[in-house]
Amino acid sequence: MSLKAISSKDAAALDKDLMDIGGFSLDQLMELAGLSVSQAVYRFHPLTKGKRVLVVCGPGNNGGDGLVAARHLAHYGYAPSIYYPKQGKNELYERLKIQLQNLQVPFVPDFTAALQSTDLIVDAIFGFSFQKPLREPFPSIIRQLEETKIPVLSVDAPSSWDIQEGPPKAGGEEPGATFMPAALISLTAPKPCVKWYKGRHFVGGRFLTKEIADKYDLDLPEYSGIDQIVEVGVNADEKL
Ligand SMILES: NC(=O)C1=CN([C@@H]2O[C@H](COP(=O)(O)OP(=O)(O)OC[C@H]3O[C@@H](n4cnc5c(N)ncnc54)[C@H](OP(=O)(O)O)[C@@H]3O)[C@@H](O)[C@H]2O)[C@H](O)CC1
Ligand SMILES: [K+]
Repeated sequence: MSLKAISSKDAAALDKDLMDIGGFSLDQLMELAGLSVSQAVYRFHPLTKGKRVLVVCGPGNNGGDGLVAARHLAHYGYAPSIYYPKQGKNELYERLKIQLQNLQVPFVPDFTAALQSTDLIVDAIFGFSFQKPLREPFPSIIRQLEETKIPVLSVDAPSSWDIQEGPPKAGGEEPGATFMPAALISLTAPKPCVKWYKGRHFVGGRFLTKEIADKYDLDLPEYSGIDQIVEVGVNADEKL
């Protein structure tokens, strides 16, 4: 299945539409996005493959999706831990942190050490608002994600990839040129950088109406039953 991609500019406008005219709050959208992420983890990495999931969260809403996903994963029986080196200021993130602390989900201080004791990594560092170049403290984190043999599932986009133009150029100074997560979940619709992506690809964010999908010329994925995710092919249309 090949779905049309949405540019970073349109993805931000669509989110605004969902809140301004669609009647959604950010909490709701993030909850549904994070729920989709947790289902993609369950599909890609069932509990039998190992319970330990290190969720790496960035300072924006991509990181918020990771915090929500970690809560659902804890309820499913996984053992999530969170690495959150630059924490978002919004009170929404504070509430998500309290929810995780109440479930005894640990916030770990050392990324390199945490990589030694996990079965899966969720990359919830940056989504559609990422703007290169990478700033501290993220370059070393991205280098370690590039080098690790542990499977990575990226949320909305592989962090460090330009949303429109894909991975940084090989041989350049920017880390991330060889970062290729084993799985990707695109939220609402694939972003243009999916063109460079090779791996298992899921789409989630089951809240789009036909009206909004038409406005942004998007395909509505065919979700089955109560699923919040659909597994799709690896490439989006190259119309952008
Ligand atoms: N409709 C949906 O599907 C929904 C998707 N959601 C998720 O939200 C993200 C987009 O979230 P947003 O908060 O707009 O932005 P990001 O999380 O992508 O990133 C912003 C933060 O990252 C920092 N940043 C950006 N570039 C860099 C860089 N080069 N180096 C270091 N840090 C960077 C940025 O920092 P500033 O200092 O620039 O402010 C921000 O802190 C989307 O992708 C989905 O995952 C929502 O959950 C709602 C529904
Ligand atoms: K990401």
